[in-house]
Amino acid sequence: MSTIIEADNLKAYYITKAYGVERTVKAVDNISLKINEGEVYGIAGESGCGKSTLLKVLLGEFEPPLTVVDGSVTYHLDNQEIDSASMSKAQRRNLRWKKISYIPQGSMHVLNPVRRIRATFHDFISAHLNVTKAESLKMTQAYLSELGLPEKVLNSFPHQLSGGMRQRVTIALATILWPNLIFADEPTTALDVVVQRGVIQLLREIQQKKGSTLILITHDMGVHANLADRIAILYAGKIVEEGTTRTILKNPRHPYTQFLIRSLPNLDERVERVSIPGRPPALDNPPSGCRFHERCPLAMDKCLTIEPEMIQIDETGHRTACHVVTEELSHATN
Ligand SMILES: Nc1ncnc2c1ncn2[C@@H]1O[C@H](COP(=O)(O)OP(=O)(O)OP(=O)(O)O)[C@@H](O)[C@H]1O
Repeated sequence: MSTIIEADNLKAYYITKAYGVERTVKAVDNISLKINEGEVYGIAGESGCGKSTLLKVLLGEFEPPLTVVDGSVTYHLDNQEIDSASMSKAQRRNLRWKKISYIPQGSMHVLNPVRRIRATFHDFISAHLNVTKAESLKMTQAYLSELGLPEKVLNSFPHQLSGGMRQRVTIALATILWPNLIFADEPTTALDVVVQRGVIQLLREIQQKKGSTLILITHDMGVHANLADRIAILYAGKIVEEGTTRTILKNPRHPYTQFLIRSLPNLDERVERVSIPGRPPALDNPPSGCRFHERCPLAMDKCLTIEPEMIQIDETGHRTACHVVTEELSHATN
């Protein structure tokens, strides 16, 4: 398995100054991860945990007040190792959409409201490839048909399409150049359940056809369960647990992950749905020790003062940062 993107001790903070007072929001705070070529890697966690910030930094699309204060992001593309921080604007432009693509939260960000879909596709393709209008149209028609999307959408304006179709067209546009690495930020949020299923199916199809790597960001554990190969659970700017989707769903070890899983709707009605008590902390003054301790039913004294280290649980790569799990494991081996 080869790595396509990795983050090493990444810290990205929003640093603002108002009326002479500096405020630092530690939205990504010492995150290390490695994502394999061809996998669907899910990033989960409640609102405000830093998911979108992590995505921006991995994608290399951010501006002040967001600042990378430490650590690195490295891409492994075309047998080259590229340090994201040292890339020039031109280099980044060359990679964008052709190698690294992005499906934003709202489709209206990419679909021009006053142009027909066919014109948007032409503008997009011709910005990256040297093609005529007829060639780009042919390419678009072939791609839509490959994805099972109706050709007639090309004559529509974005507002004439349903929300679900608009999202599918956005996904088609973002992936028509067959990128190796695709970031998707809440791709199914705001869609109803039936439409969500279609969007998930489409993402899976695209990912499998080209063997692309998909980095999927959503708070919706149901979507992760359906799509992701591995999941990272983010809490208050840190990864608290990471593992294969099966492990995370069947054998979550961190109390926060256990809450997230138990808050999922379950077909088995005997299992009660539990919501997580309290809310995520403000990240300009995060709690000491384990950032989850204020909400954790298992918190011990040391959780209040000592930050837990990430430990590897098994050979499948399951890892978590929790004092309770560390103690349990050390008792088991003693
Ligand atoms: N421009 C900004 N300036 C200061 N703080 C910010 C800014 N943008 C986001 N934040 C803060 O950074 C933290 C992480 O936000 P982020 O949007 O990354 O979380 P998220 O998990 O993606 O949440 P959501 O699902 O609501 O988008 C939050 O505390 C948020 O208030």
